[in-house]
Amino acid sequence: MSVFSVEDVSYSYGSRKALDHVSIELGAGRFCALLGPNGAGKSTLFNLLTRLFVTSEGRIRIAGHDIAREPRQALARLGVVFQQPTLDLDMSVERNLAYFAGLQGLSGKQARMRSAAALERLGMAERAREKVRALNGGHRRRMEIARALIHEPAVLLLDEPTVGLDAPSRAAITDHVHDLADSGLLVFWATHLVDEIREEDEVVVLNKGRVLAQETAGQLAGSGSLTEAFVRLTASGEAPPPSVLTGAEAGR
Ligand SMILES: Nc1ncnc2c1ncn2[C@@H]1O[C@H](COP(=O)(O)OP(=O)(O)OP(=O)(O)O)[C@@H](O)[C@H]1O
Repeated sequence: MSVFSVEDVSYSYGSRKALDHVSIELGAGRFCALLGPNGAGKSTLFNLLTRLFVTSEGRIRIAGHDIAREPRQALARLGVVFQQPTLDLDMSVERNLAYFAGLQGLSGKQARMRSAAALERLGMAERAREKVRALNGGHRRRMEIARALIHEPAVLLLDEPTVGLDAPSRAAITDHVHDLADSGLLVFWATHLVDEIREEDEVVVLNKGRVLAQETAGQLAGSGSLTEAFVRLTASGEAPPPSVLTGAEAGR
């Protein structure tokens, strides 16, 4: 059963079409990478999924709730990690999480239990009392993912969550998030780094506002590599997009 569906969604900035009849359907317990070069429309799609933007063209459903008709119910099933960190650096990890839990309407006891469970899932339990300022970039990111799980969403959206992190931190985060998908969550992960994607992961390739493919990474790669398949799909007679790199190639 689909927990996430985008049906025939379009969005324009004035005369510039950023999304053009986009349709994506995903079920629970999957890790799906939204793969696209710069300017593909990934952030625009995320802004529509989180209702920062609205469109009258097409329909978005989260856990069966239409985001235009039942926004509160739809957003209640969504956990989001934005590209820009939004943590209070001078509060402890647990106080940051408790604050967010309060915003979600959870009682103190519930908030403590959920925070502890979420930090445990991200391997961050022993850092609960540390100030965020003292954490490295990878741990801060893991904490933001823990925070996004507190209200027990069905869908976790992450917008290029490993940008700027070193290789071990990126690997730890991608491992943790794959574990979350294995435990039943639908993970929708925007990236332009193909080495974050595993063979069995679902991949949606977005380019110039259009979905070019939705299949597993293994199917997409065929007998070659995922990078080659991605470049072939998105190049369409132009130079390969410069942003299609693995983390190593990107110097991370
Ligand atoms: N506020 C805006 N006004 C006009 N055009 C915009 C605006 N924001 C984005 N665009 C255009 O819409 C298209 C999609 O942009 P978007 O930021 O969604 O892509 P993206 O895949 O997230 O790119 P990146 O990986 O660089 O963040 C691009 O052509 C971009 O130039």
